[in-house]
Amino acid sequence: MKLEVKQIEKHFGSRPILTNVNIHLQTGETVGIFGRNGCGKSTLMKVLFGTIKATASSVFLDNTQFHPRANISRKLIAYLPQVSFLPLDMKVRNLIQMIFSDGETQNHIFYAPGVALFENQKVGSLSLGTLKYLEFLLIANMDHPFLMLDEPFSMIDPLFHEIIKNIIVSQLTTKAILITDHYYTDVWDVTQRNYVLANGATLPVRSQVELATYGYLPIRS
Ligand SMILES: Nc1ncnc2c1ncn2[C@@H]1O[C@H](COP(=O)(O)OP(=O)(O)OP(=O)(O)O)[C@@H](O)[C@H]1O
Repeated sequence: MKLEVKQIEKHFGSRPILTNVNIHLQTGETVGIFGRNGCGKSTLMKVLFGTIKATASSVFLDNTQFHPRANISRKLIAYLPQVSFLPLDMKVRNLIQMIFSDGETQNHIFYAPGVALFENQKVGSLSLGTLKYLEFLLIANMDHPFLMLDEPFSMIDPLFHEIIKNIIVSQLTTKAILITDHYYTDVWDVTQRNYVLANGATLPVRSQVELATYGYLPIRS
């Protein structure tokens, strides 16, 4: 499957955030988006997920125009947002069983590294990093064909970055993944193509040197 954004514009009031966003991704690839704080990466994901209405948008799914407001009901894009979204007073074990009815997917999560250590805790008692890891596992195991990951590495210890990267790579036979995180080397490790978002527009980036050229990384002499 192929998702193409030919144009997204988003203004908050009179303030333009996204003005010329053009990206595409298809099953089997992970695409990275880099950009400085406040440049609009999360806004772009929320527009594609359908929870923020774009000022103007032109999105295509397999060459047919697609309205992001239909995304949630069509279960096309699963989205890991920056902010936590889980009910705090449920036990992790019960939550996993509630979200996933089939035993195979439940087992993918129960047997993922580290989960046995916290499956009997309540969600609200998890550390921030553990909570983020749990949220990543839940979203990554959904059977939606597209995944959007907004900062999946943030707050998570380095050993688990490797686990997350392995899970991302293992999903690629069936999914297309859009990912952003300021742990840019981890993102770079799992992506096949990348964009930088700057001044409201996306530009393809082919090397980490270009990330500096476009003002995301410091220029090293
Ligand atoms: N609901 C809103 N109303 C008004 N302005 C908003 C709203 N949501 C986001 N913004 C503004 O839009 C800009 C882009 O925010 P966004 O969260 O998309 O940035 P980001 O690239 O994801 O940043 P970061 O790397 O810090 O997560 C910011 O200046 C933010 O303050």
